[in-house]
Amino acid sequence: MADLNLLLLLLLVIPISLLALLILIVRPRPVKIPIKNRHVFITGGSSGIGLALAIRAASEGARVSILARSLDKLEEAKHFIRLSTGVDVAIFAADVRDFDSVTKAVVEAGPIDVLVVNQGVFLPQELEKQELDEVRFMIDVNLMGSFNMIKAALPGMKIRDERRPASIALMSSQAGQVGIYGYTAYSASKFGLRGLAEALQQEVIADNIHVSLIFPPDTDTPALAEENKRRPQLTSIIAASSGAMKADEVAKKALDGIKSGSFVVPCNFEGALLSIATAGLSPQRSFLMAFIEVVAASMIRLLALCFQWNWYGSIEKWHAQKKQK
Ligand SMILES: NC(=O)C1=CN([C@@H]2O[C@H](COP(=O)(O)OP(=O)(O)OC[C@H]3O[C@@H](n4cnc5c(N)ncnc54)[C@H](OP(=O)(O)O)[C@@H]3O)[C@@H](O)[C@H]2O)C=CC1
Ligand SMILES: CCCCCCCCCCCCCCCC(=O)[C@@H](N)CO
Repeated sequence: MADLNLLLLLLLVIPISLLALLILIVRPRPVKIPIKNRHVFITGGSSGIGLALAIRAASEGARVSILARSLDKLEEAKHFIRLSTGVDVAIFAADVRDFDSVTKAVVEAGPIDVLVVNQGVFLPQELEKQELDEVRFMIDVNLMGSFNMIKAALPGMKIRDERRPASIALMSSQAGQVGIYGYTAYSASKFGLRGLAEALQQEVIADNIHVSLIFPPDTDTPALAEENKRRPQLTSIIAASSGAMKADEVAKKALDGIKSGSFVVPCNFEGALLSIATAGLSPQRSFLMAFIEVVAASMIRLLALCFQWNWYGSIEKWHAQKKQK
């Protein structure tokens, strides 16, 4: 009986002491990043997730700027946002691949409090068949374009008059947490954002600037509709593991994560599991999440191996069926 009591005591003491230790290590410093009456600058804000983000931010009283290449699409988005929220957003036509045009837009827009680097393109195809100019295009827009945007915005963010917390949010993807069939270049471009974000957070924390990485699953946008016309079947089979979301649902999750200064922002339940499985050495502000990451690590790894096992089974089955045709 005594052994049982001892065991029960141990089972209780270990997690509690772990939680105490984590509170010490993680030192929960919850951050609140207000957006009301602050300047929220969203790239790729004329369509899809970016447009949904612009509508939400405008509805919450932010001063919103949206940047994209097509002036017509920007004008349409501006009109749509005014109809939806009564708010007039500022629009800037520029290609994120062109540092000078992005810098000009940022200077014109004025100092930024919350930068959402959301633009992105995705052309899924097996690498063997994919043209290298498509690979370069995705890397240039999704990764290099993000560097250009941050480089252009950072000087103004660092000298902002009041020192309230600011944010740089990068729109990644769950394909930026796990490599997916057909997404060699796309996953590489989104994995690159992780290294950028982790390093940048260390460089800007002293300026009270908080970096967030947002990881949506498939999201119902014009780009996804286009993508589905060419996406390999295996890409769709694997991506279906995480289901799909509406752009406005992703925008809500993203904005909530940005406002709470979260470094990793999952958008659905599968994404939360994926974020624990890929926590690595990313910052974790919530000691509760840190506790879950530590305690659940081994089980989540087992679950991740089950997903991988299932995906490679699907790949094998697909090739076997193809051979029979
Ligand atoms: N839809 C999905 O399934 C998912 C999307 N994501 C990510 O979300 C982000 C937005 O995707 P989504 O809303 O679907 O895409 P959309 O195509 O609907 O919107 C993309 C936006 O980015 C702009 N854009 C594209 N290229 C450039 C460029 N070179 N310079 C400036 N702006 C540019 C587009 O405007 P214009 O063409 O006029 O420049 C448009 O405003 C991307 O980073 C994507 O990787 C992540 C996970 C899932
Ligand atoms: C540990 C347990 C793991 C939990 C499940 C993991 C499921 C991962 C599925 C990956 C989905 C990738 C969607 C990419 C969406 C996207 O970015 C494209 N539409 C292009 O924009």
